[in-house]
Amino acid sequence: MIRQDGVRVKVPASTANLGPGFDTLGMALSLYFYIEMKPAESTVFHLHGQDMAGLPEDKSNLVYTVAQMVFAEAGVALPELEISMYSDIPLTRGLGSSASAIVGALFAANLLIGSPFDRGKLFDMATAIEHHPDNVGASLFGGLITAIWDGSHAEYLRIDPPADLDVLVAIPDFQLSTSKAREALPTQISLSDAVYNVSHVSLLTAAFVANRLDLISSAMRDRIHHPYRAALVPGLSRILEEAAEHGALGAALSGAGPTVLALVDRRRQKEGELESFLLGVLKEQGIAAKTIWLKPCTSGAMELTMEKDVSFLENIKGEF
Ligand SMILES: Nc1ncnc2c1ncn2[C@@H]1O[C@H](COP(=O)(O)OP(=O)(O)OP(=O)(O)O)[C@@H](O)[C@H]1O
Ligand SMILES: N[C@@H](CCO)C(=O)O
Repeated sequence: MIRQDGVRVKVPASTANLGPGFDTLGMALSLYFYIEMKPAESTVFHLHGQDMAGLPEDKSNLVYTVAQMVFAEAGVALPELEISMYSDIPLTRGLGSSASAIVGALFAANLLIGSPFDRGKLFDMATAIEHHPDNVGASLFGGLITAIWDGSHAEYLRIDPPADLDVLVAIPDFQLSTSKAREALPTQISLSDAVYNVSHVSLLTAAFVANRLDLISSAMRDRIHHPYRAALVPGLSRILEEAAEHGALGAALSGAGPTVLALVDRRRQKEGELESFLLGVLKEQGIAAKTIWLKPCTSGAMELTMEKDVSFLENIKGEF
Protein backbone atom coordinates (compact mmCIF):
# COMPACT_ATOMS: atom_id res chain seq x y z
CA MET A 1 0.00 0.00 0.00
CA ILE A 2 1.58 3.27 -1.11
CA ARG A 3 0.52 6.37 0.78
CA GLN A 4 -0.16 8.71 -2.13
CA ASP A 5 -0.47 11.80 0.11
CA GLY A 6 3.07 11.27 1.36
CA VAL A 7 4.49 11.19 4.88
CA ARG A 8 6.26 13.61 7.20
CA VAL A 9 8.87 12.61 9.74
CA LYS A 10 10.85 14.32 12.54
CA VAL A 11 14.25 12.97 13.61
CA PRO A 12 16.47 14.16 16.48
CA ALA A 13 20.17 15.00 16.23
CA SER A 14 22.59 12.87 18.21
CA THR A 15 25.95 12.87 19.90
CA ALA A 16 28.09 9.76 19.61
CA ASN A 17 30.75 8.24 21.87
CA LEU A 18 30.18 10.44 24.96
CA GLY A 19 33.89 10.04 25.57
CA PRO A 20 34.86 6.38 26.01
CA GLY A 21 31.90 4.78 24.19
CA PHE A 22 33.55 4.96 20.77
CA ASP A 23 31.16 3.62 18.10
CA THR A 24 28.81 2.26 20.75
CA LEU A 25 27.17 4.95 22.94
CA GLY A 26 24.87 7.61 21.55
CA MET A 27 22.36 10.13 22.86
CA ALA A 28 19.57 11.95 21.03
CA LEU A 29 19.58 15.75 21.29
CA SER A 30 16.96 18.47 20.91
CA LEU A 31 17.84 19.67 17.39
CA TYR A 32 15.76 18.23 14.55
CA PHE A 33 15.68 17.14 10.93
CA TYR A 34 12.30 17.17 9.16
CA ILE A 35 11.50 15.37 5.97
CA GLU A 36 8.45 14.97 3.75
CA MET A 37 8.42 12.22 1.15
CA LYS A 38 5.76 11.78 -1.54
CA PRO A 39 5.42 9.67 -4.68
CA ALA A 40 5.93 11.92 -7.74
CA GLU A 41 5.98 11.98 -11.55
CA SER A 42 9.63 12.97 -11.51
CA THR A 43 12.11 13.37 -8.67
CA VAL A 44 12.33 16.84 -7.14
CA PHE A 45 13.92 18.25 -3.96
CA HIS A 46 12.91 21.22 -1.82
CA LEU A 47 15.74 22.04 0.61
CA HIS A 48 14.91 24.55 3.34
CA GLY A 49 17.20 26.14 5.92
CA GLN A 50 20.79 27.34 5.71
CA ASP A 51 22.23 23.99 6.77
CA MET A 52 20.82 22.30 3.67
CA ALA A 53 22.66 24.62 1.28
CA GLY A 54 24.96 22.78 -1.07
CA LEU A 55 23.42 19.32 -0.67
CA PRO A 56 22.77 17.54 -3.98
CA GLU A 57 19.30 18.06 -5.43
CA ASP A 58 19.30 15.00 -7.65
CA LYS A 59 19.17 11.24 -7.26
CA SER A 60 22.67 11.22 -5.75
CA ASN A 61 21.22 12.76 -2.55
CA LEU A 62 21.76 10.46 0.44
CA VAL A 63 18.06 10.62 1.37
CA TYR A 64 16.99 9.49 -2.09
CA THR A 65 19.51 6.64 -2.26
CA VAL A 66 18.60 5.38 1.22
CA ALA A 67 14.88 5.49 0.40
CA GLN A 68 15.55 3.38 -2.68
CA MET A 69 17.29 0.78 -0.47
CA VAL A 70 14.07 0.43 1.54
CA PHE A 71 11.97 0.03 -1.60
CA ALA A 72 14.41 -2.54 -3.01
CA GLU A 73 14.41 -4.53 0.26
CA ALA A 74 10.59 -4.52 0.22
CA GLY A 75 10.36 -5.36 -3.49
CA VAL A 76 8.51 -2.14 -4.28
CA ALA A 77 9.27 0.09 -7.31
CA LEU A 78 8.96 3.79 -6.48
CA PRO A 79 11.68 5.49 -8.51
CA GLU A 80 10.35 9.07 -8.46
CA LEU A 81 9.91 11.04 -5.25
CA GLU A 82 9.15 14.57 -4.12
CA ILE A 83 11.39 15.17 -1.09
CA SER A 84 11.23 18.24 1.15
CA MET A 85 13.71 18.71 3.98
CA TYR A 86 14.39 21.19 6.73
CA SER A 87 17.09 20.81 9.36
CA ASP A 88 18.50 22.74 12.24
CA ILE A 89 21.28 20.17 12.73
CA PRO A 90 24.53 21.68 11.43
CA LEU A 91 26.18 19.53 8.76
CA THR A 92 29.50 17.77 9.32
CA ARG A 93 30.01 19.13 12.84
CA GLY A 94 29.63 15.98 14.98
CA LEU A 95 25.93 16.23 15.76
CA GLY A 96 24.80 13.31 13.64
CA SER A 97 23.50 15.08 10.54
CA SER A 98 24.22 12.09 8.30
CA ALA A 99 22.57 9.72 10.79
CA SER A 100 19.48 11.95 10.96
CA ALA A 101 19.27 11.93 7.16
CA ILE A 102 19.71 8.15 6.96
CA VAL A 103 17.18 7.47 9.72
CA GLY A 104 14.76 10.04 8.29
CA ALA A 105 15.00 8.48 4.83
CA LEU A 106 14.57 4.92 6.12
CA PHE A 107 11.70 5.84 8.42
CA ALA A 108 9.84 7.95 5.84
CA ALA A 109 10.33 5.44 2.99
CA ASN A 110 9.11 2.60 5.20
CA LEU A 111 5.99 4.57 6.19
CA LEU A 112 5.38 5.52 2.57
CA ILE A 113 5.04 1.87 1.54
CA GLY A 114 2.88 0.81 4.49
CA SER A 115 5.55 0.01 7.12
CA PRO A 116 6.70 -3.49 6.10
CA PHE A 117 9.75 -3.20 8.42
CA ASP A 118 9.92 -2.73 12.20
CA ARG A 119 12.38 -0.38 13.93
CA GLY A 120 14.79 -3.24 14.62
CA LYS A 121 15.12 -3.95 10.91
CA LEU A 122 15.48 -0.22 10.16
CA PHE A 123 18.26 -0.09 12.80
CA ASP A 124 20.14 -2.91 11.06
CA MET A 125 19.77 -1.13 7.71
CA ALA A 126 20.84 2.23 9.17
CA THR A 127 23.90 0.71 10.85
CA ALA A 128 24.91 -1.09 7.66
CA ILE A 129 24.89 2.28 5.88
CA GLU A 130 26.56 4.38 8.65
CA HIS A 131 28.94 1.54 9.73
CA HIS A 132 28.48 2.22 13.45
CA PRO A 133 25.26 2.10 15.50
CA ASP A 134 25.79 5.03 17.91
CA ASN A 135 24.32 8.02 16.03
CA VAL A 136 21.69 6.13 14.05
CA GLY A 137 20.51 4.26 17.16
CA ALA A 138 20.02 7.48 19.10
CA SER A 139 18.19 9.16 16.19
CA LEU A 140 15.95 6.14 15.67
CA PHE A 141 15.09 5.28 19.28
CA GLY A 142 15.73 8.54 21.19
CA GLY A 143 17.26 8.68 24.66
CA LEU A 144 20.62 7.07 25.38
CA ILE A 145 21.50 3.93 23.51
CA THR A 146 24.28 1.44 23.84
CA ALA A 147 24.65 -0.98 20.95
CA ILE A 148 26.78 -3.72 19.45
CA TRP A 149 27.06 -4.51 15.74
CA ASP A 150 28.21 -7.80 14.25
CA GLY A 151 28.33 -6.58 10.67
CA SER A 152 24.74 -7.49 9.85
CA HIS A 153 22.71 -7.15 13.05
CA ALA A 154 22.68 -4.63 15.89
CA GLU A 155 21.61 -5.38 19.46
CA TYR A 156 20.87 -2.38 21.60
CA LEU A 157 19.51 -1.17 24.89
CA ARG A 158 17.82 2.21 25.20
CA ILE A 159 17.64 4.04 28.51
CA ASP A 160 16.15 7.35 29.53
CA PRO A 161 18.90 9.90 30.16
CA PRO A 162 19.14 11.16 33.77
CA ALA A 163 16.39 13.74 34.28
CA ASP A 164 18.78 16.48 35.48
CA LEU A 165 21.16 16.22 32.54
CA ASP A 166 21.59 19.28 30.33
CA VAL A 167 23.92 19.52 27.38
CA LEU A 168 26.02 22.45 26.24
CA VAL A 169 27.58 22.20 22.80
CA ALA A 170 30.26 24.49 21.38
CA ILE A 171 30.06 24.29 17.59
CA PRO A 172 33.20 25.55 15.85
CA ASP A 173 32.87 27.50 12.67
CA PHE A 174 34.43 24.78 10.48
CA GLN A 175 33.41 21.39 9.20
CA LEU A 176 35.22 18.13 9.96
CA SER A 177 34.03 15.08 8.07
CA THR A 178 33.71 11.80 9.90
CA SER A 179 35.95 10.15 7.31
CA LYS A 180 38.76 12.66 7.96
CA ALA A 181 38.39 12.31 11.74
CA ARG A 182 38.55 8.51 11.40
CA GLU A 183 41.69 8.69 9.28
CA ALA A 184 43.43 10.23 12.32
CA LEU A 185 42.84 7.06 14.38
CA PRO A 186 45.40 4.27 14.78
CA THR A 187 44.57 0.81 13.44
CA GLN A 188 45.77 -0.82 16.67
CA ILE A 189 45.64 0.19 20.33
CA SER A 190 47.43 -1.16 23.40
CA LEU A 191 45.83 -3.58 25.83
CA SER A 192 46.10 -0.97 28.60
CA ASP A 193 44.20 1.61 26.51
CA ALA A 194 41.56 -1.00 25.66
CA VAL A 195 41.12 -1.82 29.36
CA TYR A 196 41.01 1.89 30.18
CA ASN A 197 38.15 2.46 27.73
CA VAL A 198 36.21 -0.71 28.56
CA SER A 199 36.31 0.17 32.26
CA HIS A 200 35.37 3.79 31.69
CA VAL A 201 32.47 3.14 29.33
CA SER A 202 31.14 0.42 31.63
CA LEU A 203 31.17 2.82 34.57
CA LEU A 204 29.71 5.65 32.47
CA THR A 205 26.80 3.51 31.26
CA ALA A 206 26.12 2.23 34.78
CA ALA A 207 26.29 5.81 36.09
CA PHE A 208 23.63 6.90 33.57
CA VAL A 209 21.39 3.96 34.52
CA ALA A 210 21.85 4.56 38.26
CA ASN A 211 21.50 8.35 37.93
CA ARG A 212 24.95 8.82 39.48
CA LEU A 213 25.89 12.13 37.91
CA ASP A 214 28.80 12.43 40.35
CA LEU A 215 30.62 9.60 38.50
CA ILE A 216 30.40 11.16 35.05
CA SER A 217 33.45 13.36 35.40
CA SER A 218 35.89 10.48 35.88
CA ALA A 219 33.97 7.94 33.75
CA MET A 220 33.80 10.14 30.63
CA ARG A 221 37.54 9.92 29.89
CA ASP A 222 38.78 8.27 26.73
CA ARG A 223 42.07 7.01 25.34
CA ILE A 224 41.18 5.61 21.94
CA HIS A 225 40.02 8.59 19.91
CA HIS A 226 40.40 11.88 21.80
CA PRO A 227 44.23 11.80 21.90
CA TYR A 228 44.42 11.28 18.13
CA ARG A 229 41.71 13.75 17.19
CA ALA A 230 42.89 16.54 19.50
CA ALA A 231 45.11 18.04 16.80
CA LEU A 232 42.06 18.42 14.53
CA VAL A 233 40.28 20.59 17.12
CA PRO A 234 42.85 22.89 18.73
CA GLY A 235 41.88 23.60 22.34
CA LEU A 236 40.12 20.25 22.78
CA SER A 237 42.70 18.80 25.19
CA ARG A 238 42.48 21.80 27.51
CA ILE A 239 38.68 21.72 27.42
CA LEU A 240 38.64 18.02 28.33
CA GLU A 241 41.03 18.64 31.22
CA GLU A 242 39.44 21.78 32.65
CA ALA A 243 35.71 21.75 31.80
CA ALA A 244 34.82 20.25 35.18
CA GLU A 245 36.38 23.28 36.91
CA HIS A 246 33.89 25.48 35.03
CA GLY A 247 30.67 23.67 35.83
CA ALA A 248 30.66 20.62 33.53
CA LEU A 249 30.14 17.08 34.78
CA GLY A 250 32.36 16.00 31.92
CA ALA A 251 33.26 16.90 28.35
CA ALA A 252 33.94 15.06 25.11
CA LEU A 253 34.30 15.54 21.42
CA SER A 254 30.78 15.12 20.03
CA GLY A 255 30.90 12.26 17.55
CA ALA A 256 33.78 12.80 15.17
CA GLY A 257 33.86 16.53 16.02
CA PRO A 258 34.58 19.36 15.72
CA THR A 259 31.71 20.12 18.14
CA VAL A 260 32.65 19.84 21.80
CA LEU A 261 29.99 18.60 24.20
CA ALA A 262 29.71 19.23 27.93
CA LEU A 263 27.26 17.43 30.19
CA VAL A 264 25.87 19.56 32.98
CA ASP A 265 23.76 18.96 36.08
CA ARG A 266 20.96 21.46 35.53
CA ARG A 267 20.57 21.96 39.30
CA ARG A 268 24.16 23.23 39.51
CA GLN A 269 24.45 25.40 36.42
CA LYS A 270 26.46 28.58 36.85
CA GLU A 271 25.16 31.30 34.57
CA GLY A 272 27.49 31.87 31.63
CA GLU A 273 30.70 30.40 33.08
CA LEU A 274 30.94 27.24 31.00
CA GLU A 275 29.98 29.01 27.76
CA SER A 276 32.71 31.63 28.34
CA PHE A 277 35.27 28.95 29.11
CA LEU A 278 34.52 26.88 25.97
CA LEU A 279 34.35 29.89 23.66
CA GLY A 280 37.42 31.46 25.27
CA VAL A 281 39.60 28.36 24.83
CA LEU A 282 38.56 27.96 21.20
CA LYS A 283 39.04 31.68 20.52
CA GLU A 284 42.59 31.53 21.91
CA GLN A 285 43.23 28.98 19.18
CA GLY A 286 41.74 31.29 16.55
CA ILE A 287 38.51 29.27 16.28
CA ALA A 288 35.18 31.08 16.13
CA ALA A 289 32.35 29.01 17.63
CA LYS A 290 28.84 29.29 18.99
CA THR A 291 27.33 27.59 22.00
CA ILE A 292 23.83 26.12 22.23
CA TRP A 293 22.10 24.67 25.28
CA LEU A 294 20.35 21.44 24.37
CA LYS A 295 18.43 18.75 26.18
CA PRO A 296 18.62 15.02 25.74
CA CYS A 297 15.69 14.04 23.50
CA THR A 298 13.72 11.04 24.73
CA SER A 299 11.79 10.46 21.47
CA GLY A 300 13.30 8.91 18.40
CA ALA A 301 12.16 9.25 14.79
CA MET A 302 8.43 9.87 14.61
CA GLU A 303 5.73 10.49 12.05
CA LEU A 304 4.14 13.94 12.11
CA THR A 305 0.47 14.21 11.38
CA MET A 306 -0.22 16.18 8.22
CA GLU A 307 -2.75 18.84 7.59
CA LYS A 308 -3.92 18.33 4.04
CA ASP A 309 -3.31 21.17 1.57
CA VAL A 310 -0.88 22.86 3.96
CA SER A 311 2.73 23.21 2.80
CA PHE A 312 5.60 21.27 4.36
CA LEU A 313 7.08 24.38 5.98
CA GLU A 314 3.71 25.56 7.30
CA ASN A 315 3.07 22.11 8.72
CA ILE A 316 6.33 21.93 10.65
CA LYS A 317 6.46 25.64 11.60
CA GLY A 318 4.83 25.04 14.95
CA GLU A 319 7.66 22.66 15.74
CA PHE A 320 10.45 25.23 15.93
N1 LIG B 1 19.73 15.96 4.87
C1 LIG B 1 20.77 15.46 4.21
N2 LIG B 1 20.62 15.11 2.92
C2 LIG B 1 21.64 14.59 2.24
N3 LIG B 1 22.89 14.40 2.75
C3 LIG B 1 23.08 14.74 4.03
C4 LIG B 1 22.04 15.29 4.82
N4 LIG B 1 22.55 15.52 6.05
C5 LIG B 1 23.84 15.15 6.03
N5 LIG B 1 24.17 14.68 4.82
C6 LIG B 1 25.49 14.19 4.38
O1 LIG B 1 26.25 13.80 5.50
C7 LIG B 1 27.50 14.49 5.52
C8 LIG B 1 27.96 14.72 6.93
O2 LIG B 1 28.25 13.47 7.52
P1 LIG B 1 29.40 13.30 8.58
O3 LIG B 1 29.27 11.91 9.11
O4 LIG B 1 30.72 13.70 7.98
O5 LIG B 1 29.07 14.38 9.72
P2 LIG B 1 27.91 14.41 10.79
O6 LIG B 1 26.99 13.25 10.56
O7 LIG B 1 27.30 15.76 10.77
O8 LIG B 1 28.72 14.25 12.14
P3 LIG B 1 28.99 12.96 13.12
O9 LIG B 1 28.76 11.72 12.32
O10 LIG B 1 30.41 13.13 13.56
O11 LIG B 1 28.03 13.13 14.24
C9 LIG B 1 27.21 15.79 4.77
O12 LIG B 1 28.39 16.35 4.25
C10 LIG B 1 26.27 15.30 3.69
O13 LIG B 1 26.99 14.72 2.63
N1 LIG C 1 31.54 6.94 16.49
C1 LIG C 1 31.77 7.75 15.33
C2 LIG C 1 30.75 8.86 15.31
C3 LIG C 1 30.83 9.73 14.08
O1 LIG C 1 29.94 9.32 13.11
C4 LIG C 1 33.17 8.34 15.35
O2 LIG C 1 33.58 8.83 16.41
O3 LIG C 1 33.87 8.31 14.32
